[in-house]
Amino acid sequence: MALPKKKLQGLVAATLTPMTENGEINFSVIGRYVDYLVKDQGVKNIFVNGTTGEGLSLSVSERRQVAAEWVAQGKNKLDQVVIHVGALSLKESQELARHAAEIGADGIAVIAPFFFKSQNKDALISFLKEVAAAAPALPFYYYHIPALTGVKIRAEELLDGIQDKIPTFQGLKFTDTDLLDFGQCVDQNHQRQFALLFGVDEQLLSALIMGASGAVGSTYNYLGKKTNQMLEAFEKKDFTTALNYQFCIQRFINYVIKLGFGVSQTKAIMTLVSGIPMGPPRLPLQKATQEFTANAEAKLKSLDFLGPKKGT
Ligand SMILES: CC(=O)N[C@H](C=O)[C@@H](O)[C@H](O)[C@H](O)CO
Ligand SMILES: CC(=O)C(=O)O
Repeated sequence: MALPKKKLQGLVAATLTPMTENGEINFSVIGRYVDYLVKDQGVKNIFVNGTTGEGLSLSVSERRQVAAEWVAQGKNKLDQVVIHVGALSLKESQELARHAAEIGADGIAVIAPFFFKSQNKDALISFLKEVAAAAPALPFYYYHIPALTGVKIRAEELLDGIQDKIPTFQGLKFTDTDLLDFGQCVDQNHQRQFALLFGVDEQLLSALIMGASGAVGSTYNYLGKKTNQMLEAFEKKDFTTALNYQFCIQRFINYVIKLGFGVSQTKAIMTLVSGIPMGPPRLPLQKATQEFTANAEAKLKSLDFLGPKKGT
């Protein structure tokens, strides 16, 4: 059985994987990155090797090294480090799950395999169960991201009875705009035993109203502080203030989405805001253009999102 660790809640930053200009992983800045998240953004949980971390573009050996470095650097600083261990190969996914347990991670998450796709809930659960079983002491999260995996099995359907099959199941990371599906996950979770983490940053307030227990996202790397202010206003039931924060965050995200927004652009923005070099993404992604970065910077300034810059 998974240890009944403190439930994962609040903001979880989906970390970027810093790279050097020639495409190798830049382990040397991860310590600084941890400090930046904790001190400048007030974010104490991370989700490593997911979409934002280009986990599926890294080799298994790189994924192990990246995970180990985040756990080591986050020791006594971060609350929880969740490692995404999803892969197309069950064997690789199990190897990564075992490794996450060995290094002392706080949880593992898995996406649905997206080349050969599970045709129904039972098939998908069979796969997830085998991965979870490789790390029987670690909380297990299902990472629902249908737009990228193409696996459209509804989360509320998957959740129904899942703990009978996967005893370590602890929750979901829900990256979809279907608030009916998300709401029905919350509705099923009466005893609040699962962490239901929302993954569409620009719509987080709506998910909080529905009962989200926290959020995992790429923008919490650099908008963590702003988003935490929204969470505080929500906690105090000051919905007008919370909505103002959400609109402000939306203005930025809406602007960059129109320019073309993804992991490459997130790397450029994070480099700009934190002063920590994130480097280029790995192919097939391509580096953000200078024009994008200049426009994003102007927008951040006009929204007053650029705090005092750290020395590089
Ligand atoms: C598809 C994707 O990467 N989604 C991220 C997390 O799941 C989000 O954090 C988005 O990057 C964010 O909501 C901006 O659209
Ligand atoms: C956003 C997110 O959770 C991920 O990068 O996987």
